Amino acid sequence: MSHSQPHAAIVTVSDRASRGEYEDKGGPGCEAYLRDVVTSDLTITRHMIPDGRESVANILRELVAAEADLILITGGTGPAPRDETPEGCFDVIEKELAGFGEEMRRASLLEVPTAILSRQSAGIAGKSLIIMVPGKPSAIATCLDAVFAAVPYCLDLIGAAYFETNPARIEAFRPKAK
Ligand SMILES: Nc1ncnc2c1ncn2[C@@H]1O[C@H](COP(=O)(O)OP(=O)(O)OP(=O)(O)O)[C@@H](O)[C@H]1O
Ligand SMILES: Nc1nc2c(c(=O)[nH]1)N[C@H]1C(S)=C(S)[C@@H](COP(=O)(O)O)O[C@H]1N2
Repeated sequence: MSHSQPHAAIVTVSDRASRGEYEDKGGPGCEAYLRDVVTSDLTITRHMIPDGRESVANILRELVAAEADLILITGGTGPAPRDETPEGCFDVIEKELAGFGEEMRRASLLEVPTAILSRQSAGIAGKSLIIMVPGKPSAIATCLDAVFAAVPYCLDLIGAAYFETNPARIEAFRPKAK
């Protein structure tokens, strides 16, 4: 993927949605969020996988190799036996950005006390920024609004594509002018 063409990949992790037992609302929710907030000409690819450490690590390796700039992965962050999204992510992540998880949980705790059950975090692999969000579709905007101002500069720092945002939604903060 060329750096002139920003690429975001969205991964839904759900046993039941991947079996077609319910309609995936997480993938479309993440896509709608990015269309609303990011004003750059963004290519978005969507992916659906069952829960599991291996399934998560495998798709992330593919997306990192394809130089997806931003990877949003939704679902499987909780404490249940099949929730292994963080384990799969950390098989691929080279540098954790723990502050993302802290801020996303803090924002979610204002809505639901069970937000503390999410082990969501974020990190860098190659030239990709990976952000985990809980599977509940309503968590997407809550979590991403809490961290997105820092996303474009993070992408600058890792050599990914230049992301611009709609300042009426999220004002990207870049400490140094590019
Ligand atoms: N991708 C999704 N699309 C729509 N709703 C979802 C999605 N992921 C989760 N949910 C909703 O949030 C609830 C809690 O999510 P959770 O990840 O705990 O699901 P789960 O019980 O582990 O099952 P599964 O992994 O098969 O989706 C689900 O029961 C479902 O109502
Ligand atoms: N904003 C928000 N965060 C949330 C929730 C929610 O409904 N809204 N659900 C919580 C619950 S009940 C769980 S178990 C964890 C993990 O969800 P996941 O396994 O679907 O990722 O996210 C938590 N974070």
